[in-house]
Amino acid sequence: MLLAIDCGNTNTVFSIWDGQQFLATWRTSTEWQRTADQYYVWLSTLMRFQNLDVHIDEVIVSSTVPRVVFNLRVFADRYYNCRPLVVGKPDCLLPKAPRVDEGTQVGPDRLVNTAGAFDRHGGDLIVVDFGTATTFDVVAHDGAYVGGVIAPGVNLSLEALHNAAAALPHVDISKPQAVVGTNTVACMQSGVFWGYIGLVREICARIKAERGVAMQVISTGGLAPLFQQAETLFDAFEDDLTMHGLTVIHQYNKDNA
Ligand SMILES: Nc1ncnc2c1ncn2[C@@H]1O[C@H](COP(=O)(O)OP(=O)(O)O)[C@@H](O)[C@H]1O
Ligand SMILES: CC(C)(COP(=O)(O)O)[C@@H](O)C(=O)NCCC(=O)O
Ligand SMILES: [K+]
Repeated sequence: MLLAIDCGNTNTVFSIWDGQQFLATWRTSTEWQRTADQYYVWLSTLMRFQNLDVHIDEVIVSSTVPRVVFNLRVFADRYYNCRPLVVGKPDCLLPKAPRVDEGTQVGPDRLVNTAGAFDRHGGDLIVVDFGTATTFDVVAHDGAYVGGVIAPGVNLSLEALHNAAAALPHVDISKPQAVVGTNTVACMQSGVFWGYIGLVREICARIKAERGVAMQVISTGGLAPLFQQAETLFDAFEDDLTMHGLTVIHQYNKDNA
């Protein structure tokens, strides 16, 4: 059975894939200091709690934080007796090579989103991922990642306001009742929420104009539904897009080994 690990700058998600479906998904915060043994204690406890008695013999990892990969390799080797496939490393094949400037290290999460979204929808696509950063991944007709856009994440923007201005509190994002806020929190939420609606709409429109083709826009990441409910920005929202992409890349490597 396959253990798929998607490590972002904020959270790391573990999913178990039986070849047909995900049996379970768990999330933990990303900490590069966490050791192989700590991962195992955490994961095996959760598996036992869910009465999941499965034999993991394959591991695939996508990590936007290079430092965590070492301990995840040790984790896979020590507890599942396997060498993990690490997206972005030379021995991990991609269904389609990215077409970007030479020497560019595309974020593995973006390569994985590209593979997952193309498998489900075909091209051309824009994948919007609301993570620590908000990324726009442009997927061409043939499934290649051909570039994109990186914008500050929603929570990062709110944190930046709080960190830089003495009178601005820590605020969680939500859809404000009105655009004109009548208190500090409402003003901040409005700036980030409506600012983001504008950012997403403008960037998608400009990408479509620049590419000159019809494109579907797919969103993923925890905060995507919040934006989906306000305005029609996306053709689809897919919670499990990155995990799906990991299973696609894993299968591709098996088929082409
Ligand atoms: N359902 C949610 N509701 C509110 N905030 C969320 C939700 N899911 C994630 N977040 C927040 O969104 C930000 C990005 O999270 P995540 O998508 O896990 O990022 P990454 O993949 O970069 O680690 C974090 O600040 C996280 O706390
Ligand atoms: C842009 C990112 C920081 C997004 O990471 P995330 O929000 O998922 O943690 C990550 O994809 C990354 O480190 N990219 C490298 C540069 C690039 O993709 O061009
Ligand atoms: K992202």
